[in-house]
Amino acid sequence: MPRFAANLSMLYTEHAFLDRFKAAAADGFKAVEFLFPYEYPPAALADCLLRHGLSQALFNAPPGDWAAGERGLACLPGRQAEFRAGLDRALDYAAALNCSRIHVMAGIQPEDASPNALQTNYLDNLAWAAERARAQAVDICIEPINRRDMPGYFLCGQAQALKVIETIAAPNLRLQFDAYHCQISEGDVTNKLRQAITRGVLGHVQLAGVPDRHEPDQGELRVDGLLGLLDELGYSGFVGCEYRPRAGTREGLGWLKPWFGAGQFKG
Ligand SMILES: O=C(O)C(=O)[C@H](O)CO
Ligand SMILES: [Mg+2]
Repeated sequence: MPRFAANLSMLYTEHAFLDRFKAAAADGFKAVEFLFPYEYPPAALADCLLRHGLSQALFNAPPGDWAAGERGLACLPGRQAEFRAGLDRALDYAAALNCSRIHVMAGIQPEDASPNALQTNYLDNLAWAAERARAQAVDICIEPINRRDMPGYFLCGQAQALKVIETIAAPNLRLQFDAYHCQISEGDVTNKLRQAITRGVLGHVQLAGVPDRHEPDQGELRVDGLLGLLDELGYSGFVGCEYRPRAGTREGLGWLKPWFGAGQFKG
């Protein structure tokens, strides 16, 4: 049975952020994930996890100036010091939250930058990050993101991500497989997911319905088939529920009922 994580950046937005932990636990979740923890002290978030019996599945390293449109620093020229300081900050939060996965976003490729220079920056930064994180038993996850949602995003394909992971060859540099992005960018989701598992590089999975990014019980993806594949191939990681509920979060959780343990589903 997959371990599901409620993405508190998209789910339970009916509540203030720090109240979302209680709401997720009340519906039966045992884990959460979110984008960025940095506006809260680590101890405050650790307290939310502890009080509600939740694990932290994953969060993101600082992405640069998100409000200004930046979506990660790893490929960007001239931002290495900021990238490294951000990763060290993320590792401090990972220690406080007992979290062993950090998503490092690649960045929006600048129009005037050479592709080779961006690739070199990306590989150098990820290799450094994986080495840094390894001492703390933390995985660095990289996620191909579709360019309809995120125009110009540097990492946009599954094969591109697998090549990066193979090139750096760090045991804790792993793939964050977001089925929503994979379906939009390239399709063939089941085979791409199977490929990631059989290559031993799958670090995290996220789900949403396609094309609307609502609950995964509608649209182009057969979520029961994907979850069944994870079980069949023995994936023991987390599955992040990273979607925008059509109506209320709890009202939309019915798709999870067959996948929660006995007595776990409260939605
Ligand atoms: O966009 C996504 O799917 C993600 O998981 C990133 O972490 C945030 O953009
Ligand atoms: Mg995602």
